[in-house]
Amino acid sequence: MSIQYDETGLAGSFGSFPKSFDYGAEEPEVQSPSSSDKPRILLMGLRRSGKSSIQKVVFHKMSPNETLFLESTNKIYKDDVSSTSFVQFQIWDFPGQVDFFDPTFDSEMIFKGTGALIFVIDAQDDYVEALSRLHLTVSRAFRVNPNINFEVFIHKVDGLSDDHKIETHRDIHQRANDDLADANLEKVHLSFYLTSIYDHSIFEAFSKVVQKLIPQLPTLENLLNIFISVSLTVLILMYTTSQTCMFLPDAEALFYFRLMQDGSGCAYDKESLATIKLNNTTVLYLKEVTKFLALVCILREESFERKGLIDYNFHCFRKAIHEIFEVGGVSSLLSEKRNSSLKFAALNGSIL
Ligand SMILES: Nc1nc2c(ncn2[C@@H]2O[C@H](COP(=O)(O)OP(=O)(O)OP(=O)(O)O)[C@@H](O)[C@H]2O)c(=O)[nH]1
Repeated sequence: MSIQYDETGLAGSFGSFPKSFDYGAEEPEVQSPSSSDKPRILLMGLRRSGKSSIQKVVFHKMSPNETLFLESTNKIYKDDVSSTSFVQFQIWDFPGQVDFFDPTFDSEMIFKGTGALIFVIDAQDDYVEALSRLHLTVSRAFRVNPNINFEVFIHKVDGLSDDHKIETHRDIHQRANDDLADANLEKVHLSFYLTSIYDHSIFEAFSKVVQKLIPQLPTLENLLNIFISVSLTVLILMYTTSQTCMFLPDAEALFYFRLMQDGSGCAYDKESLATIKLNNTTVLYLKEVTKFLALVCILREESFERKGLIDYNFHCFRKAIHEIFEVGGVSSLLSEKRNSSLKFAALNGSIL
């Protein structure tokens, strides 16, 4: 079989090509859960810490420079990201100064249905007040719902030297945990991330927050591992149209694609497929999985000579993804019963 390459380069390489295989009826679209089932992520922190900027840059493709003109948020802004993300969730952006003692602030209602609480701290500012606010917020929320994931974004680190970043991270980590220990709340776990809207760190941090809320994640990782082992791929990753979520067996290897937009909207659709020769030994292969998700593999050139098998395995993989997200996902696709319908093929021809 001859190998055909699209040599247009990585950045602008995304386009529509005819499918090389016809596997019969299309799989149905992944169904959306009702809004009450969607995990909720809260964005909290002092005024001007950068909450709205994060939400606009990550989910609405706002350029970082435009955030300079964002107005202060005065009430809770609820953003349903279902239409731009494979993973369905809501983000609630809070105004800077939430008054927990205000009778109109309904902690029960707000924290009960929350999956993750992101607390944003401006690392370029004096963060003493932010730390006491973090403590108040976390202790309140934990009392209502101990299952919330508490995520602390040490934000705007683009203005800090590398040494200063490390020292700020250490200091905030230490003080926040000391405050919890003093209040007998050692069991509360805080995760810390160094973030900035001016580089990929904010996408990476948000991606990690969202991944923790996906019950199907272990199953997805298993599927990717099977795909890697049978297709002899060097690296594999998935990305979403909103760039917010990736499933990476090899977490060291992060890189990002941005979907090309044209006048008529998004260039990405069911037919999307790209094959790019990266160097003399590796080929990048990208294919649509769902409306919001693509599979990207880096293959050794010799593996790509058996492209039919890779396409077949991709078909199995896509079918499985559709199944777990339709069924609600928590039941494992890799249980014995379901495994019988999932038959990947190894490159030596054996069926797994
Ligand atoms: N240098 C730098 N500035 C940032 C970053 N993120 C946000 N900002 C700036 O911080 C300022 C405040 O950002 P907002 O997103 O409005 O902050 P907020 O927390 O939503 O503010 P309130 O609505 O008042 O609570 C803006 O001028 C942003 O441009 C960042 O990562 N680095």
